[in-house]
Amino acid sequence: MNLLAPVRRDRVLAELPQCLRKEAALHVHKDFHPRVTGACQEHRTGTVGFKISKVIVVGDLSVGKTCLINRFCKDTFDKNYKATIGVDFEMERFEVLGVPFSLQLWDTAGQERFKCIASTYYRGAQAIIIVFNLNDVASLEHTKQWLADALKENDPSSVLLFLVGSKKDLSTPAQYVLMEKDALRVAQEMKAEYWAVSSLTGENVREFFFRVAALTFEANVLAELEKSGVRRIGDVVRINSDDNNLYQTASKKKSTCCP
Ligand SMILES: Nc1nc2c(ncn2[C@@H]2O[C@H](COP(=O)(O)OP(=O)(O)OP(=O)(O)O)[C@@H](O)[C@H]2O)c(=O)[nH]1
Ligand SMILES: [Mg+2]
Repeated sequence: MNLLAPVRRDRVLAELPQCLRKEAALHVHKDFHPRVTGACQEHRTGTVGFKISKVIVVGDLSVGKTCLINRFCKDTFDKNYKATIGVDFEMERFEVLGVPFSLQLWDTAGQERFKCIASTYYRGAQAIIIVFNLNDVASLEHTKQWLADALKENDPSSVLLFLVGSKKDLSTPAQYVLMEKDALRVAQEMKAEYWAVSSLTGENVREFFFRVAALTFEANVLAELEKSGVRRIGDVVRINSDDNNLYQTASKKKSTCCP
């Protein structure tokens, strides 16, 4: 029995949302992992439908973390800066391949004086979203430190990483191209999936969070199948040397079959 509110119609995912840039994607498969699709069709997703996955959002002060979450969860945008004090969180309910799936989005403070409080909430994240301002190269440089701090509290081998450039509306196309080059390099180094968004216009915001939900869901179902040791006759096991998984998380590495 699920005691939470019903899933909104615009939070239903029937297909795998695609990455923004193939050069820096967690994987570039067109569809969900076949084992995940199969498990969903046959209602073999175990406890995934009842779980709440924790996602933390970190990055320098004023890069737009709160605005990003508010654009997605409330479809609002506030042009006035109000620093987050400590942490805040929003719940988002999805339905992925017919299975209910919840994300708890933790919005943390970027200001140094609140960092200590915020970091106590890092533990147990399944995905880490590191935000930088596309118009401020220093905020991109600082993402590595934000990631290092967040990883101290989490299992680096299983957590999914996203590097998100914010305030895209403020860049000219030429400025954006330059910044994107650096951002793609950083994303590749940290094995994160790269996104560029604008919370003011809403560009890519929904696409981004749908991708986070889908990949987190996929990882959860694969982990669940792994845990329950479900091996079924007819499951396709294929080791493909051309597999274009750019970044394999350990949960995927542990898996005995790759799409
Ligand atoms: N033009 C533009 N401004 C933005 C965008 N996103 C955020 N801002 C502005 O940037 C400022 C900071 O945004 P916040 O979302 O509060 O930043 P934050 O990262 O949560 O900051 P802390 O809570 O201090 O860590 C605000 O004045 C926002 O209006 C965007 O996509 N475009
Ligand atoms: Mg904030």
